[in-house]
Amino acid sequence: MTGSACLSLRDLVVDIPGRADSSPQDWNVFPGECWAILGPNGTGKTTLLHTLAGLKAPRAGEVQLFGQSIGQLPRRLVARRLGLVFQQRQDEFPATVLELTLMGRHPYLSRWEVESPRDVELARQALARVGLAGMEQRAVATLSGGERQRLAIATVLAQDPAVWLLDEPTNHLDLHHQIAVLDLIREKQRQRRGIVLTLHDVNLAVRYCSHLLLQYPDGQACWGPTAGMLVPEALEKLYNQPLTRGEIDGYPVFLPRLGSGTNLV
Ligand SMILES: Nc1ncnc2c1ncn2[C@@H]1O[C@H](COP(=O)(O)OP(=O)(O)OP(=O)(O)O)[C@@H](O)[C@H]1O
Repeated sequence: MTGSACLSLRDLVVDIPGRADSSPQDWNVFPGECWAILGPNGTGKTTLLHTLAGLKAPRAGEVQLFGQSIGQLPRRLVARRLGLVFQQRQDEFPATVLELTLMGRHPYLSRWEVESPRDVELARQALARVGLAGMEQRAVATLSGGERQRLAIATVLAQDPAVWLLDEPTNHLDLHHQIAVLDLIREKQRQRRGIVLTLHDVNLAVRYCSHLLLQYPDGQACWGPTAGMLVPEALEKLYNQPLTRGEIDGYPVFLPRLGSGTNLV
């Protein structure tokens, strides 16, 4: 890989309350790459994303945004370069869909500046891109779960950062909208954005992501280009689930092996 990394982990140890230190992570996201963090519930995928965003301090090591420690960068600069789609949203305050999308433009405004017609145009374009055109004046609180998820993505589209961090971006979405959102993420890859996301669907990760990080419950992790990470035994160990491997459209496909047990522990 040539050029500079947009996001780097330098011997990063994520701080998960009550857990022993996990193994340090040291990897780079280059422009045009999409990394999927895969792992079972509770292994720390969201916590890792929050740490990458500079919202949670690591136990050790550091996160760098374009070669600079994220903790030392002004938050406004971070807000221009880093876009977040997270699960827990602070969007319960009364706002319209357009007003919330316009928040994606706020890192570019000075303290007392109001949004320009160009900002409004960008917000409207972003809403149209995720299929929310015509809903600009709706109160956010009236949206369905899937509409709210697409609104969060529209806000980052309007922001147009170099690095995107997305926690389960397909959550709440029907199959058509899952693919539409992942196609949009692929489009952003082609535009040389760097992307890190969490996904529970390994088969979608295989199709859409250039790199995979397998986060194991014991704190160990391994990572690399997707093709090299698709070792069935490694995925079975990751999910504690026997798998069957097939191939569709030239892509490997992993499905749970039937009759392999379904207890909840
Ligand atoms: N504030 C907190 N206090 C105590 N434990 C916490 C706190 N925040 C997270 N945890 C725990 O840290 C662990 C990692 O949580 P995290 O949300 O990062 O997991 P995850 O891999 O994203 O899970 P999921 O796939 O279920 O979304 C979980 O066991 C969670 O209960």
